[in-house]
Amino acid sequence: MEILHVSAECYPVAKVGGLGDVVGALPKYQYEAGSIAKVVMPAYRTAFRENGQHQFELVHQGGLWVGHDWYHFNVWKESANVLGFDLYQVDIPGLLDTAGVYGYLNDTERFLAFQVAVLDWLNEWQHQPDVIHCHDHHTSLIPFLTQYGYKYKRLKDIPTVLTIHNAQYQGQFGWDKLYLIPSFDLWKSGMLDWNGAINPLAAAIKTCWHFNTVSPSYMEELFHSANGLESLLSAERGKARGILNGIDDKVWNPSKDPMIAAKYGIRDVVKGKQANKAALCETFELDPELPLFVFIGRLVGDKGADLLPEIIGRALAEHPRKLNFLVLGSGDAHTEWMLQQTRAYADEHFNVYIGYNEALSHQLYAGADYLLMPSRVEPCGLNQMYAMRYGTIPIVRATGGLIDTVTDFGDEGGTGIRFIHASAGDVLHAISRALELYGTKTKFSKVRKTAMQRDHSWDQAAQQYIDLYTSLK
Ligand SMILES: Nc1ncnc2c1ncn2[C@@H]1O[C@H](COP(=O)(O)OP(=O)(O)O[C@H]2O[C@H](CO)[C@@H](O)[C@H](O)[C@H]2O)[C@@H](O)[C@H]1O
Repeated sequence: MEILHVSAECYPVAKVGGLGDVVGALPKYQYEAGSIAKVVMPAYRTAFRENGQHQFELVHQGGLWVGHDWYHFNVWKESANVLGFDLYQVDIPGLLDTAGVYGYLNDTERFLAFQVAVLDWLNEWQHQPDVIHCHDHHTSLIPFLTQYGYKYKRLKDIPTVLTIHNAQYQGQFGWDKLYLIPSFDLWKSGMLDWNGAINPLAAAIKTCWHFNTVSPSYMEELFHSANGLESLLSAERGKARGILNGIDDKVWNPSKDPMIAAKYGIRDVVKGKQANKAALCETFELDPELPLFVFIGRLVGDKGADLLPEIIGRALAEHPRKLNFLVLGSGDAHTEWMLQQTRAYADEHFNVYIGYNEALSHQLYAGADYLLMPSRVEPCGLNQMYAMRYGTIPIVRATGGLIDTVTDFGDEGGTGIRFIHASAGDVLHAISRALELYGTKTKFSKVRKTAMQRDHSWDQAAQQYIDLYTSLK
């Protein structure tokens, strides 16, 4: 079976969040399971492309219109298969040759052009893939265009699958930009529309052959709360399912991780984590004798990051000299500023690193005792699974994929701490429970070891995707 994944991110080529992790791992496991998995993504100017360590061969050249502007494009293939699957990159000078992934004023044009280039290239393949697997709204016009685009009739019979990594982001733009989309059967314009705008995510939900979310609980949640798409999702539920993400245990493995200060496994977890905590606390001027609580992620409302300054301030007041906090993330400017202000008065017990730092995230998973996830929305969440693998106990709000992956230590076999509301009060209560647990060494050690033993590998999910593709044939 040949699968073409189309995505805006793919680790380690370009990663902003969990989408990159998934698209960097799933194809690798599909390849290992005997399928031909390919990824096509934009050729941003990230280190992977620019550091001179990878060879690329030109496989296709073309040109496309974005409105009234003509762009030349190239499709490059990474020659050595270093990622464990075939990687293709679409280079469109003037649009996709950016240092970053998102956040440009012309993101609508950039990702539209990317999708058109992918389809033009695919249109010329002599054979066809068995499935086109689109990820999130940046690639969501593909199912519509293969169905109704005049130019892409040849691709009409290829099954399209959409994975919704986060339905909060839908990529809407106004009908005044209709002229950017390649010609299609105008009777089908309604397929693009949601609430008076062109909504790529909604268009894909309507026109793809099948879609899935990244956890079963999030799928259920979306029928009631999907940033405006609830009724559409309910109407289309017949072609929906939830498939829980896995984690790439080749990248996320504390006994082999080159990015952490001391490697360890379940047998020497106490010693290993102590060494990692000591290194981290030295760098961030924290007390290594105290339990360390960390947060890693985008500093946005969906992740509950705006609650952190209050949580940290109140926890340090309620439990003086009893705990440390360390935050790694970037995002909302006000939250960044508030965290820096909090640092000013709690400098011995709290530190913050504003920015994106892949190696540091590994060091936090390895050196922390607890990981905080007060998410308002969490379609799957990978952090809690990485944390468990590294023996860090997750403290999570019971929502979306966090429900499917973390059970409370109060229940038999529990691996974490769960709370109900995304409020500072609930998190503070969870922190008090965490401190109590930390004080009972045998119980703490049991929960930690149970968490480390949880199997979150991709094998099962990779098979579920293959079953899904097969059912579409
Ligand atoms: N400042 C920083 N420095 C270094 N690393 C950082 C970082 N900020 C975040 N990361 C890393 O980015 C990833 C974030 O994963 P999440 O699952 O939280 O993803 P996100 O919400 O982006 O993705 C969406 O897609 C994923 C995948 O399907 C879903 O799990 C999730 O619920 C959904 O919202 C983790 O690998 C984390 O370590």
